[in-house]
Amino acid sequence: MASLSGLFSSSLKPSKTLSVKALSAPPTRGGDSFSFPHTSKPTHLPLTLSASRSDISHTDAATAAKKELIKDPDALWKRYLDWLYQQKDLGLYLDVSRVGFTDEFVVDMEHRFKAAFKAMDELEKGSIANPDEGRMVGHYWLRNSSLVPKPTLKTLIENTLDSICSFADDIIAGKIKPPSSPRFTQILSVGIGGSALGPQFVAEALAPDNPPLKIRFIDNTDPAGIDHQIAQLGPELASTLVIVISKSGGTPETRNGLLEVQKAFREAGLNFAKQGVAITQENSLLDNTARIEGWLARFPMYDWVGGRTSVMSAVGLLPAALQGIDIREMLTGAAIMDEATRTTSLKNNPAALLAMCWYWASDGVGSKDMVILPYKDSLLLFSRYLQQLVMESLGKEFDLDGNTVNQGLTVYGNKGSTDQHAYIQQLREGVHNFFATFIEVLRDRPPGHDWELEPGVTCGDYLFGMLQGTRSALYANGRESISVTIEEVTPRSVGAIIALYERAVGLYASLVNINAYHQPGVEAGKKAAAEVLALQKRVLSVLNEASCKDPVEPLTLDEIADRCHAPEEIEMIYKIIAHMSANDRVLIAEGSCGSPRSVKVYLGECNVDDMYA
Ligand SMILES: O=P(O)(O)OC[C@H]1O[C@H](O)[C@H](O)[C@@H](O)[C@@H]1O
Repeated sequence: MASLSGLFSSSLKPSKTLSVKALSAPPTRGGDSFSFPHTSKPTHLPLTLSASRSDISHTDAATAAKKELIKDPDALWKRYLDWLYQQKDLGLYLDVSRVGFTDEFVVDMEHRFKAAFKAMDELEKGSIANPDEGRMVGHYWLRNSSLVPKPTLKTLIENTLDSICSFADDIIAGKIKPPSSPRFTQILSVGIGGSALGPQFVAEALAPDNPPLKIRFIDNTDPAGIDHQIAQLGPELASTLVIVISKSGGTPETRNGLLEVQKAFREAGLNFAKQGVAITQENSLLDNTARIEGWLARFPMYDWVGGRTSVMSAVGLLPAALQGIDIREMLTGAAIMDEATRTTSLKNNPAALLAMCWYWASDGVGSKDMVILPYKDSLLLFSRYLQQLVMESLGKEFDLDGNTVNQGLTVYGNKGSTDQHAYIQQLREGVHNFFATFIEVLRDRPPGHDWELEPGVTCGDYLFGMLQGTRSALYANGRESISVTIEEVTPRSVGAIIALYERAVGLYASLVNINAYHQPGVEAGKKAAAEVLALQKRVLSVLNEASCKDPVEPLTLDEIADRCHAPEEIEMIYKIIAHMSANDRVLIAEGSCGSPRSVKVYLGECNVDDMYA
């Protein structure tokens, strides 16, 4: 590895910034020579340019420029060297040479980044960076508590970390054990969104082959999914540590998961409280439940840590520690990356480079999607993790000044080379609506395990070849890509890439002037779901009244809607009835599902007290 580090050392880079125009062909923004076909939105020109990329069609000149670029490997190599970023302590490299930003664009962005760096600095000092919710944003403090603006919070962070480590050690050593087993063997994590995605990604990336405790997740209110997880545990439910994670402590899916698991414990004759752990904000519904029921342990969440940046709080650290993952190394990796991304030199700041590339590639309006391609099975869930981090942070209707902007960046991906046998065909040749990010891991296997499956070539060489081949093939067809390289998948490097993307999202949000730390749009779906359930109760109450008559009075959909005083909800009422009918509920529906007008409904049993009302 030493030789590679040497190869990538900054001393080998040319000191002068290459003029991209001087290179044979990279596309330029705002000029007629722009090279890539584009389908961006016609509105919102965020930069002061003479023309947007969307103004420029897929011309012959563009094609020529693209070809020229491919023909000049020397210029491309110079661009590679000129822009290659490395963080030696982390063994992390960032290559943005295959994104076609121009010198003019960089100059413009440097100007814009001044404000973004300032906003980030203020955020780290404790400003109310989430104005809508009046909250500080402090996930960076979790890995460097000396940054915390209030001494009490510093103590809280440090004490929580110590208590996570000692609790995990005691569980693994069997000092804390379940009532009817010699030790805990399984973790069942119940949580959703930011209370699941980080722990899932970390487990997939870093858990050893034989962890001290194996982990499973309930991250939905799908009864069949929950049954499956519980069934898979089987008799090991008796040695399962159930960690219920919810920052707010009131998320319905998580509450439902908890109630289902508690039912399974009751049915197995087990005492849930002796095996339950809560991670939530103090005095939340979940916290109060856990305290009153006397659960095994409770760990805090803080209002200044958002769900999607909570993986380095107890949310991610406790499950990781219980799986034998070195959480202090994860924190160290994140802290080193945090430091590296505080520099206000754009070219030496990997998070800023990412944000700049996103802005370039998507016109600062999300006109292209971010495809994440890790060439490493253990990083499979990175794209799913990033979906929440990026899309919940950046997908906003209004900017900070109240203008309608409908911002966002769509993220998806899976892993290479698997995807080469699935959707890379479209990326290479199809609709050009994305830019790619390759995540490369240099170390194929632990030392001493490799072998050559044909002369001079290992299995890992194939993976390497597939990545490089795809990167080249995409570029050759005018499709931009970023490459993030890490030496190995370790707690340190995983902490670092999480921190890298957290900061890139924060900086990008400043560039496009939006609040990255709230999620007002999520509430609309939750509210609508609650309204559906409320309507269901009204439907049941109306049906109950009609079914208690003698003779029973079957009702048409129109009659139900009318009696619910909700004629505009007739379609939803039909769906409610179809769903309940399919699940053998008390309700009896006559007629054909395919023709709603023919349906007549009554309840199989009348409840004189009308418990649905
Ligand atoms: O951790 P919880 O409070 O249960 O929240 C879980 C999730 O709920 C919502 O959907 C939010 O939009 C997410 O940001 C959050 O991660």
